[in-house]
Amino acid sequence: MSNQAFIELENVQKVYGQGGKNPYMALSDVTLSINEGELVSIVGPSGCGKSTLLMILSGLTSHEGGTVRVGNETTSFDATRDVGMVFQQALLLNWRTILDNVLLPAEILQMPMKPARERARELLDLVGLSGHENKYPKQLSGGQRQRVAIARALIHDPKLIMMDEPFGALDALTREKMNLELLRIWEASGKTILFVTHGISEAVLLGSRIAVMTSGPARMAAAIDVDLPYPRTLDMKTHEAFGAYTRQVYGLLGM
Ligand SMILES: Nc1ncnc2c1ncn2[C@@H]1O[C@H](COP(=O)(O)OP(=O)(O)OP(=O)(O)O)[C@@H](O)[C@H]1O
Repeated sequence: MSNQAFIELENVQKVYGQGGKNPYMALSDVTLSINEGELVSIVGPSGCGKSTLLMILSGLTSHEGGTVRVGNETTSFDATRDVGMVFQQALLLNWRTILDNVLLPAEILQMPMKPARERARELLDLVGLSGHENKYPKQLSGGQRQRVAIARALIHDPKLIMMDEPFGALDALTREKMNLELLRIWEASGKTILFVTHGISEAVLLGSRIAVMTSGPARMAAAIDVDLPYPRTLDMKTHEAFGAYTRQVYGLLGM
């Protein structure tokens, strides 16, 4: 593995509608570096540019100022193949089975289907859904559908997984269970994960680091190292150190 960070953002700026009547500065100054295999939580108020940042990294939108580098001297990065995304809604195709939903990116990227099918079964096992391969999305709970979305994000073995409020639509208990599942999947897969959330305790529970963004104008306020041991457990939320991290984040957000 390279000593060079996997993602390097320096003074990144994003202006929507540049050159038009109403340009809007969605990001004014974002500087952050992320190593391979890190799970970084990104927290910040609504509208502070979290999704914009993910879109820049996935090559879906441009940036106007600063520099963005993804990949390093030992690990190349091609945004069209090396990104897996998970959104707040699972966005499954109702007419396709669970297995065929997981296979969708493999089809789009024209991967050889026989090994992809095998890999899809392994991933469904990894996310705790073996035995559900031939069901349809409507037969699954919200939490199960998000597990399918995670398996789908992993099928093409991307180097970077970006998750945008993936558990925001789940009830509190399912969300906590999914947090633990995600930690297990992260440790098993070794992937670099960026995890956007509004939940401060979720950010602390998951992240090896927390990038705190503030708005007006949107910028990166701080990146906090979270020195809590892995595997993380829910009872850590009652520990003094956990409380200290959440207080620090609330403080940075001015709350
Ligand atoms: N295509 C666009 N054109 C103009 N403005 C946009 C566009 N997309 C986003 N914005 C604006 O940029 C700002 C940042 O949006 P973004 O979706 O990145 O924020 P966010 O932090 O992800 O918000 P939330 O937490 O509510 O999802 C918002 O004020 C939004 O209105």
